[in-house]
Amino acid sequence: MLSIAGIETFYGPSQALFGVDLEIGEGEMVALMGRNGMGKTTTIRSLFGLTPAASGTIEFESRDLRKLPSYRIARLGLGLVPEGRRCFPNLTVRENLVATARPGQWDLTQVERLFPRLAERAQQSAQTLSGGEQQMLAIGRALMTNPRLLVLDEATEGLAPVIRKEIWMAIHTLKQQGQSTLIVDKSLSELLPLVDRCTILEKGRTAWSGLPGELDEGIRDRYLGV
Ligand SMILES: Nc1ncnc2c1ncn2[C@@H]1O[C@H](COP(=O)(O)OP(=O)(O)OP(=O)(O)O)[C@@H](O)[C@H]1O
Repeated sequence: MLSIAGIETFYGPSQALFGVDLEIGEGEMVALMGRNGMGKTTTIRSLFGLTPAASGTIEFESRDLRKLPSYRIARLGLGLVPEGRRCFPNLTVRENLVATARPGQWDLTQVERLFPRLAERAQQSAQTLSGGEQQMLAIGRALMTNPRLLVLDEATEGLAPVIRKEIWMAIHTLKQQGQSTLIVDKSLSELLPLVDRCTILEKGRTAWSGLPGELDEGIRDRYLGV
């Protein structure tokens, strides 16, 4: 479904990616891992054309994404839940959900079933939600676009344990439904049982790719520092 090969990306004169490779098959959940600053968010920004890659290839369902503007990439069916969970603060929860909706399997009923808190708070403005609820709203909004590929960047970072649990349960549901997903998250104990494959970045390069069961202590020590 998605094939990223050898991308190099710069912020002005400063090079952040030096050759990232990443593959996601239809219906797969793939983890993108690595310590802080290794290039996970930059890889996602390049995928979405937010910080375009200077070289390499990004193919999504046999289309070359590299030269496309972000809105075209989103229209091809990529849904992003960025770090920092941006919602429209002055719109209600329900208005946020329908603002970017596109027809498909995910509609208000399905999203509110996945996150019952969003149904309970449907008429509240988004800025009155807790951080965790805003994260649920950000995921719900991305699902409402009915993405072929969903990308979650640190969706559980900095949240209370009970909220994290709810979000991981929702991600389990997505997995069961065959939603193709790329996940960046630091919580290995939650992530590894869920994902089909892992790719680890080190200093802007793909350092290792494999099955979660192959991620032994040596690899963890070397690349993840845990
Ligand atoms: N806007 C920017 N301008 C310049 N350099 C940047 C910018 N954003 C990130 N970088 C640099 O690019 C490299 C990769 O950062 P990136 O945010 O992609 O890492 P990450 O793996 O997502 O880390 P984290 O887990 O901390 O979010 C780092 O060296 C970082 O300092």
